[in-house]
Amino acid sequence: MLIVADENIPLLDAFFQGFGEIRRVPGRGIDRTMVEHADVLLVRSVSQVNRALLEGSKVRFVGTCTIGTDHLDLDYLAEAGIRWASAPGCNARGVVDYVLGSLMTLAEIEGAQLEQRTFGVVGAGQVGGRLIEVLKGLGWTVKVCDPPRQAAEGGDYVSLEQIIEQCDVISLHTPLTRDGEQPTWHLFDEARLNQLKPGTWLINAARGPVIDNAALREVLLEREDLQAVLDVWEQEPTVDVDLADLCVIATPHIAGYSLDGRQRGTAQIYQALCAFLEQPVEVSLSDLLPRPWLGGITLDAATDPAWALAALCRSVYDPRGDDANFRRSLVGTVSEQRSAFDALRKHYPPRREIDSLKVRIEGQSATLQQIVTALGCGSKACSR
Ligand SMILES: NC(=O)c1ccc[n+]([C@@H]2O[C@H](COP(=O)([O-])OP(=O)(O)OC[C@H]3O[C@@H](n4cnc5c(N)ncnc54)[C@H](O)[C@@H]3O)[C@@H](O)[C@H]2O)c1
Ligand SMILES: O=C(O)[C@H](O)[C@H](O)COP(=O)(O)O
Repeated sequence: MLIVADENIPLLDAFFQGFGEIRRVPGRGIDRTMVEHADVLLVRSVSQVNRALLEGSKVRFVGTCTIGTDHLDLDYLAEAGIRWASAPGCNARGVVDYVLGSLMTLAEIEGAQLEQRTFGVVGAGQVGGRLIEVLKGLGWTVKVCDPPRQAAEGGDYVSLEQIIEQCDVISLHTPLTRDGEQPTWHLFDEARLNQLKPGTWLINAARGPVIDNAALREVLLEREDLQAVLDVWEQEPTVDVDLADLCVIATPHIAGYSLDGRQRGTAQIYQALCAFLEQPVEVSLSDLLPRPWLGGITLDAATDPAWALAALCRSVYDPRGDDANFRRSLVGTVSEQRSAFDALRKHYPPRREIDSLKVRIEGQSATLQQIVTALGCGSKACSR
């Protein structure tokens, strides 16, 4: 069996060498000649998987080691009888850590009290759902907009208009969709961006085109009260440098790049391939993932809770490093900037998730305990 795989998929050998030959290719530059003899194609979000790539090939299974599936032409795959799998939720915790780290940074820059703000989460799936749990666990006010979920299950949801009217912080966690009843392409267009409350913080770690980037640039130019955090960009890996300059935090699509999340994505696709081939699952991520190395933090019960919250979130992920590296990369020609975008991602340093951080509280503090529980610190069992 020939497996053609994006060279940036971690643990390829560990999970897939038992199936046959693995041929590594650059994900963004993948073309027909690279996949025509493959039985299995393993990708990440930078490869467009469609008729143009696969027609005439031997590929029978496509696995994307990512949450997002907007780079797969699912209609074509169904028509061609090619099975596919994604990795739902694999790096959701990493994105939540990114949002929390960004909130701590914004609060410091703006001198804001987070508990006094109203949070709006748009899209309450794997990422949004976990974020909502954390924010509510901290005792903060959260409003949730998810029309597909609301239609399917009912529940306590609000409209996008209510989110825009009522929320001080809006975090986007929808898939990128162009069709259907609730398409998310340019969900935040010029009109909606102009309706944002004064002082709104807008965070996008979903997909770039969920916000009309050109419109956001113009709105940010006119409204200094707004703060934008962008991890994803409409024309990735090309970035609108003027827009990045106007963002308070700008990063190169690394919100979900926790070590755990990336390796979990590979593991989930390995399991899906085993199921497709009706083979037993023999390799386990818990045998491969390194022991959590964040260690432990001891908090005194008298520690200021706001300080403790910021310290815990930042000890796991502080976006200012990625922001600084990204801004340094936005120089030279467009082609150089595109290469730098991919290089920052390819060589991304290992980052662990907050549930591998163990926190001990010396003495009794219900507030500190609430924070530690809401963040999920220490909830991950040591693997080895
Ligand atoms: N920046 C990153 O590194 C990174 C990492 C992981 C995921 N993502 C992106 O985040 C997105 C969300 O991930 P997820 O795992 O939570 O996906 P998910 O499919 O579990 O959840 C998406 C939710 O959005 C809802 N939704 C769909 N259309 C909507 C609309 N018009 N308005 C409001 N809600 C809508 C869906 O009903 C669903 O509940 C992914 O599709 C992926 O594109 C980005
Ligand atoms: O959809 C996802 O899982 C994330 O956006 C993921 O982090 C994308 O990473 P990439 O596939 O571009 O390496």
